[in-house]
Amino acid sequence: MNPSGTEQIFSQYSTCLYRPGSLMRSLPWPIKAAYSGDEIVELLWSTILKLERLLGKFGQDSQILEDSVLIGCSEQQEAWFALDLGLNSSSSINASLQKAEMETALQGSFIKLTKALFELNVKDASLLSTAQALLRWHDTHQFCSRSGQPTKKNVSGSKRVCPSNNIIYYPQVAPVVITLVSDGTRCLLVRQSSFPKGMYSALAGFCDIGESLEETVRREIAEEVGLEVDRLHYSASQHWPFPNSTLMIACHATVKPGQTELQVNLKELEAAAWFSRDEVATVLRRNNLSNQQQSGAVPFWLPPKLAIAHQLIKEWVEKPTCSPLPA
Ligand SMILES: NC(=O)C1=CN([C@@H]2O[C@H](COP(=O)(O)OP(=O)(O)OC[C@H]3O[C@@H](n4cnc5c(N)ncnc54)[C@H](OP(=O)(O)O)[C@@H]3O)[C@@H](O)[C@H]2O)C=CC1
Ligand SMILES: [Mg+2]
Repeated sequence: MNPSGTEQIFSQYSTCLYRPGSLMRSLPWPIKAAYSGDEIVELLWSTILKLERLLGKFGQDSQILEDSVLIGCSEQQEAWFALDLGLNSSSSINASLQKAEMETALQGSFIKLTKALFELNVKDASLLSTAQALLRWHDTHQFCSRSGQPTKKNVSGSKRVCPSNNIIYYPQVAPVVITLVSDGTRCLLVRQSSFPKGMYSALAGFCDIGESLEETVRREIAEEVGLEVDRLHYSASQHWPFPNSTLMIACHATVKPGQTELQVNLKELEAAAWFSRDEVATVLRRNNLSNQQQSGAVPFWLPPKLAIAHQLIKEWVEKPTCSPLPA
């Protein structure tokens, strides 16, 4: 704990968020965040000068600041940048930045990006999500796929250009639909083997080339649980940085009450089941309690508040009578 009684935490991906200029504060991250007693987490920003000093202390050339990407700006129009310090990559030129020593220097500790993301407020989580997706895209698009030559990042990081043929590469986003299926009184929750233990969520799937969102919803639901969609309507969307940059498009869908028998595709899902509104409402309420997983009292749990799946499920519990449009 630091003198103000606040424990500082960082994500394991060791990105720094900062903004240039005399008034800037910078944020070592994925993240340096403050974790207070009442479980509110906020990002801490420090200046680029502090960041340069820190890099110097760890034997790094401040030249790596040029790898920074623009992720947004404040209401006062101060630019915010993110930088990957390369703490996790053994092949990285920055690998000599030692995590433990960095934690000591920053008076904090690194935590997983997924954990940090769910503990931040919506605005900060969005910055973090943008930083992760953009930095990862740059890391994996270092070469031109036509000429094989190294590509060059522009100053803001909004694109990369091949100097030999001027081909421009822009960051990519894959569209994914996430759908909460209901039969009118119950909703369908599923789990993949990769989910954290005990967690159930809505059904998700990548859009195939040539498909509309409506077609993806119908195909994914048919493929994964063998149901035919009767009606669907759009709810909301969210950028999601894992495993790569995706745009999650959230929908509600209904199936006809008489056609609810599940044929679970066990290659894609570990389990799928119908749950009553009361059951889901109870789990949603307990989801917000601390240590609910350890209590053993909850049969399953739902994605955290910030996940769009959570919003979809909450919406269904709170607005049971919404009337979807024909698909
Ligand atoms: N924010 C949230 O609340 C939630 C987010 N999600 C996210 O939704 C995404 C999609 O869900 P998921 O059920 O896995 O999707 P799918 O049901 O489409 O299954 C994943 C499979 O789709 C294939 N695929 C097609 N296009 C792509 C692509 N662009 N990138 C990667 N794989 C592709 C791959 O198959 P193959 O291996 O055969 O090539 C992959 O294994 C996941 O990334 C997950 O992180 C999921 C649930 C909740
Ligand atoms: Mg899926």
